[in-house]
Amino acid sequence: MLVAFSLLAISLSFLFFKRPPSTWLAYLRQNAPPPTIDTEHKPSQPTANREAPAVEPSDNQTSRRASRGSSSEGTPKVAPKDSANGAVPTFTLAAHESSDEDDEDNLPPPSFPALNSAQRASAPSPTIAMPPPPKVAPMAPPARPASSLMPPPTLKASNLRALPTPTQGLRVPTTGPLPNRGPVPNRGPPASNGGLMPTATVKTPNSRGKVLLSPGHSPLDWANLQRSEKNLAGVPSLLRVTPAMLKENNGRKGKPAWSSYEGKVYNLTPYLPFHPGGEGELRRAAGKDGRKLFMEVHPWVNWDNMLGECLVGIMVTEEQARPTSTLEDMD
Ligand code: HEM
Repeated sequence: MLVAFSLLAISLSFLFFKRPPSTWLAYLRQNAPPPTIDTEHKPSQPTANREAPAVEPSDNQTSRRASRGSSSEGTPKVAPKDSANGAVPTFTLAAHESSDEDDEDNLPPPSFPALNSAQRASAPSPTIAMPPPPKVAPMAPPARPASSLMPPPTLKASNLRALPTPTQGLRVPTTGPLPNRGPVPNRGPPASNGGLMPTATVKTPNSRGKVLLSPGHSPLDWANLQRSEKNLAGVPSLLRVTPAMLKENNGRKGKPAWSSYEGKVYNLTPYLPFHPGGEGELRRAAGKDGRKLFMEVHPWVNWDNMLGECLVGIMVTEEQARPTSTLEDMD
C-alpha cells in the first residue's frame, strides 16, 4: 500500500514539478522493495520484455528496476533518455546505492584503532617523530624596581652583636660531671654503712640517680638469689612486728634494715647491694614505713615482687603484740 501510494505520488510530482522533492526520494529509498535479481536479465534488454507490474511503472521506475537488476553484472548505468521527446530527465538512486555498496565491499578493512582515536593518539608512534619542544628562552632575572620603597639596610655598629670570644662562648669540654647529672636533689648524703654488709655499688651520678652496680649484683642476679632457698628474711618464721621493733632494726650498729610497706615488713639488707638507686637511697627507708619514699621515686616498681623472699612479718600494734596471760585478756 505504501509503495503504491509513493509511486502515485512520484508520478504526480513529475506532472507538476518535473522532478520530485528530495525528501520523497529519501522516502522511496527507505521503503523501496528489495530488488529482484534476474540473472538472465541483460542491461541492453528492453524493459517491455519484463513482467508487467501491478501498477504501471513510470519511466523512472523502470530505469531504477533495470539498474537494480543489473547490479550483479557491474555498475549500473543510467538509461539515457531523450529529453527532446518530452521525457522527464531521469536519475537513479539505485545506481548510487549499488555503486556505494560495491565500493564499500572493495574498500580495504578499516584501520584499527581509528586514525583519530584516543588509542592511536596515546600510543607511541615509532614512525612519526615528535618535533622537538620549542626552546624556551631563559628567564631574565627580575629587574630591580627603579624606586624601591624600602631603603637599603644600613649596617650600624650598634646592631652588630659581638662575636663570642673563646673564653665566653666556646668552652673547652671538661671531663667533670655534666650539668643536671648530679646526685638526686634533696636526698642528702648517703647514710653510713652500718657495718652490716660491704658496699657493693659505685656512685655514678646521672639524671635518674642510678648507680653502677658492682659485678654480680645485677637485677638478674637478684632474681636468681630470690629463687634460691636462702633465707633472705633473716628470721625463722613470720613475726608480728611492732613499731618499736621496726624502729630498732634500722640497719645501723649491725642490725638489719627493716622497712614496712602497706602493713608488711621486709628485710632490705640483702637487697642493698642490688638496689639500682644505690644503698644510701634504700637505707633512707630503713627502720620506718618506706612507702612514701618508694612511691616518690619509682611508683612503677613492684615492691612485693622485688622483696617477696625478704618478708619478715606484719605490722601490729603494741597491744596486739603483747602476749595474753589469761583467757579474760584474750576476750
Ligand atoms: C624498699 C624497696 C625498694 C626497692 C625494691 C627498690 C627497687 C628499685 C628498682 C628496681 C630500681 C630500678 C628502677 C628502674 O630501673 O626503673 C630502683 C631505682 C631507684 N631507687 Fe629504688 N627501690 C626501693 C626503695 C627505694 C627508696 C626507699 C629510695 C629512696 C628513698 C629509692 C631510690 C631509688 C632511686 C633514686 C633509683 C634510681 C632512679 C630510678 O631508677 O628511677 N629506692 N629502685
